[in-house]
Amino acid sequence: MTDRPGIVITGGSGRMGQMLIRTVLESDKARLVGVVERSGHTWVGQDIGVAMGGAAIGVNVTDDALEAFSKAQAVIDFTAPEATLEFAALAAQARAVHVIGTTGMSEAQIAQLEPAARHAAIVRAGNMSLGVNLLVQLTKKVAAALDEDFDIEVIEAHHHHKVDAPSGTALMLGEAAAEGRGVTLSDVSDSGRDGITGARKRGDIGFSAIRGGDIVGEHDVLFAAAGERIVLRHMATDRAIFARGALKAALWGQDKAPGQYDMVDVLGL
Ligand SMILES: NC(=O)C1=CN([C@@H]2O[C@H](COP(=O)(O)OP(=O)(O)OC[C@H]3O[C@@H](n4cnc5c(N)ncnc54)[C@H](O)[C@@H]3O)[C@@H](O)[C@H]2O)C=CC1
Ligand SMILES: O=C(O)C1=N[C@H](C(=O)O)C[C@H](O)C1
Repeated sequence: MTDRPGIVITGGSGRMGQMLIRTVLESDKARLVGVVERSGHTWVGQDIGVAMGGAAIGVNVTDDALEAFSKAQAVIDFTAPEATLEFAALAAQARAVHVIGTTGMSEAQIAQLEPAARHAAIVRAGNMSLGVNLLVQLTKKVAAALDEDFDIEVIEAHHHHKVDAPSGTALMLGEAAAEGRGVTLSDVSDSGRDGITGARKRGDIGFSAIRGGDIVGEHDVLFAAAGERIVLRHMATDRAIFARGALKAALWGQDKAPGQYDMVDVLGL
């Protein structure tokens, strides 16, 4: 029993937070030892089982992240960029593996994770599902095989609550396409087209975002040339795929040296 790693979930009331809590509670490989929410949230102080509409399970939601992390071997964090930076420092202090699913982090914010990664393992990915991480590998291969006669477009669709665009997954796919082509994404990225944009520039990698209803997450990588098109597609219909990947990352990270890792490392792709 006690050799199962203890896991803390941050953002416990969120869409992913609740899915992660269920996933850890159902697992025979990990124990839920804490749930963190932001100060002032109505769930703070409540038993997480009760807050989620069920029976008490003996874990109270707290806003004291360091106290919660000090009892854990891993922290699974799907919250918001500023919160994730704070949690990275605290997880490092507690020497707990920090699994980061949070998207929308700027390059500067990502760079700020480095000091924490000197003290503990960080696994970060814009998408923790097996399917998307396979799609990333396929995108890299297809982009490497085709020349710039094929225009590359990444099209993503998500629920109407999502606050960042392009999605973290779209950026992973764009990076993979750029790597396959041997270019730097920031040099060729074209997102947020509106108005008289001019004709598409050869070699650009375009991004389009759709937001609506309860779409969990859909991603197409389109390779469009004269007379033919290739579309690589992933459709998520259940957030459990992200939670399962995150728990796998937390367990995988237990014997890893401090440093930054991603799901390609975890899944061995
Ligand atoms: N990498 C992946 O596989 C996936 C990543 N995501 C990302 O995860 C993040 C969360 O997504 P959702 O669950 O849909 O959002 P959400 O808005 O439902 O949940 C976010 C939660 O974080 C909490 N939070 C914010 N600041 C906090 C703080 N300082 N301390 C403690 N809790 C705090 C909020 O109160 C909320 O409960 C987003 O960045 C999203 O893009 C979502 C799904 C999959
Ligand atoms: O916010 C979401 O919901 C999702 N976010 C991730 C992203 O930004 O790609 C992963 C998934 O698509 C769901």
